[in-house]
This record gives sequence, C-alpha cells and structure tokens, in this order.
Amino acid sequence: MADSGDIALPDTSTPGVPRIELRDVKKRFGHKRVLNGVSFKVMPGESLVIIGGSGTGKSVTLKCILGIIRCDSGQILLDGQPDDSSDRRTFLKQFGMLFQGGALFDSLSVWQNVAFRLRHARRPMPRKEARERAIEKLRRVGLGPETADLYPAELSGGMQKRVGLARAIATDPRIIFFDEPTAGLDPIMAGVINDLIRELVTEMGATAVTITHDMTTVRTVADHVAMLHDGKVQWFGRIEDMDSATDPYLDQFIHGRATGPIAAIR
Ligand SMILES: Nc1ncnc2c1ncn2[C@@H]1O[C@H](COP(=O)(O)OP(=O)(O)OP(=O)(O)O)[C@@H](O)[C@H]1O
Repeated sequence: MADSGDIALPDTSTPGVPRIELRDVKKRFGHKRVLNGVSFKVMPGESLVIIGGSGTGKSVTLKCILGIIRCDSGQILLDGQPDDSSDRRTFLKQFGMLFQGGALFDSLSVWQNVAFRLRHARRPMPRKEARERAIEKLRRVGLGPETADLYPAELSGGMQKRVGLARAIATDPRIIFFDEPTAGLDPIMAGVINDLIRELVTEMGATAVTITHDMTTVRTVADHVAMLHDGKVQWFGRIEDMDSATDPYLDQFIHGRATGPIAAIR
C-alpha cells in the first residue's frame, strides 16, 4: 500500500484502546433534540451494528464520528484521542465506506469507481496499477473482470452494491462503515451481501460500524449491537445476548411488534 500516497497509512490502533468511543454525545437541530447523551465503544477488529427506529439518530451518529456533523457536547475519541485534532485526518485515511444506495458515479466505469480514492490520492496510484487493484477487489466481491469497463447504469442493484463494497475495500481500510447495506435488495441478494460483509470484515480484521433496519444484517454482521431510542443507547450488548435480553424496547424492535413501549405512528 505504500504506493497509494496519502491513503496508505499504517493501522494506528492500540490493543485494548477503543478505535471509536462516544462519551455522552449530544446533538440538537433547532429545538429538535436528536442525540441526548450517546455513549458506546468499538474495540479494534470488532463489528458494531447500530439499530433503532426511523429518525432515532443513527445517521447523525455516524456523521458525528466522521466529522460531517459537529456534536454540541460530549466527546468522540478516535484511537483514544479527542477528535478535534489532525488525528482525525489520520484516522479517516484508514476508513472505507459503503454508502446507502451505492452512491456510484454514473459517469465513471466500474473500475474507475472502485479505484476512485486510489486515483485521487495526493500521490495518485498509476492508472494500470489502480485498474489491476480494482479488478482484484471486484473479484473479491464476486464480480469478474468483464464488469470492470461497464457503467453503473448497466448493473443490477445487487451488482451495484458489490461494486460499492469493492470501492469500500479498495484501500484495504482498517475501519469500515456500512450505511444500510441491504436497503433495496431482495432477500436473497441481501443475504449474499450480508455474508460478504461478514467475510470481508473478518478476513481484513477491520473494525466495522453498520447502520441497518435489517435484522438479518444484525445477526450476520454484528459482534455487538447498540440500539438507539429517544436520543440514547437503549440497549448495548453482544449479539449472542440479544435474543435473551429483557429490554422491552429491544424486544419490540427486533420482533417488529406494532405494540410495545415504542410508539408506532400509523
Ligand atoms: N442536517 C440536519 N438538519 C436538521 N435535522 C436533521 C439533520 N440531519 C438529521 N436531522 C434530523 O435528525 C433526526 C435523526 O435523523 P437520522 O437521519 O440520524 O435518523 P436515522 O435513525 O438514521 O433514520 P432512518 O432509519 O430513517 O434513516 C431526524 O429527525 C432528522 O430529521
């Protein structure tokens, strides 16, 4: 990875120090209080899945971690360091992201999408090498080299998602964010993508944070689960403890019940 200029930084994690830690993070928009003291930790190599109803602040939480939104109070620590320093840039260079809906560039071919960060680094990777890297990553997500020169419009939704995954792992990131990775996919393709995410995270030893409504994603991808409700982490625990947990909010959510402590708007 030394060839891809400023993308290629060594893993800065320290064993025993959370890669990501939120401490009492609060965020409001006008009068609307969205995060009201969110705290959790993600340890190196762990996969956290954040669940919660629509509008509970899952995306806002992710955007606060990424620095796209500034929280009003509380602390976000990256590798144990406050996120207000140049350390955030170092941290962010180690991350890859699968965006909701793929978010591919329509005017670029598949390989150019996958290699985008490699080609747009401060010291861009040479075109031939970047294309080879893209084809290798496409192969890893189950797409043959013949897809490299196609355009996103020529792909099915499931293939677009795979290309998005290949792009997310193109720089061999140490931290990966998945935003609603199965949204819009049929259940079989969703299962394929969930399995692929789990495999990639495990084989790369990456730290992962996933936002989803899809309980199959939760069960396939999570080591730990954080459920947001009313601006806070309502439940946090290991995936193997989720089904036996007694929290009524969690119980209602994971079983998709219309009745329970979470008010359903009809
Ligand atoms: N930039 C913004 N300005 C004003 N309000 C915002 C902004 N971003 C998010 N919100 C509000 O914050 C709340 C939480 O939004 P967020 O997108 O984090 O929810 P979510 O849990 O990801 O929901 P969903 O599952 O539906 O995607 C919503 O009420 C939303 O309208």
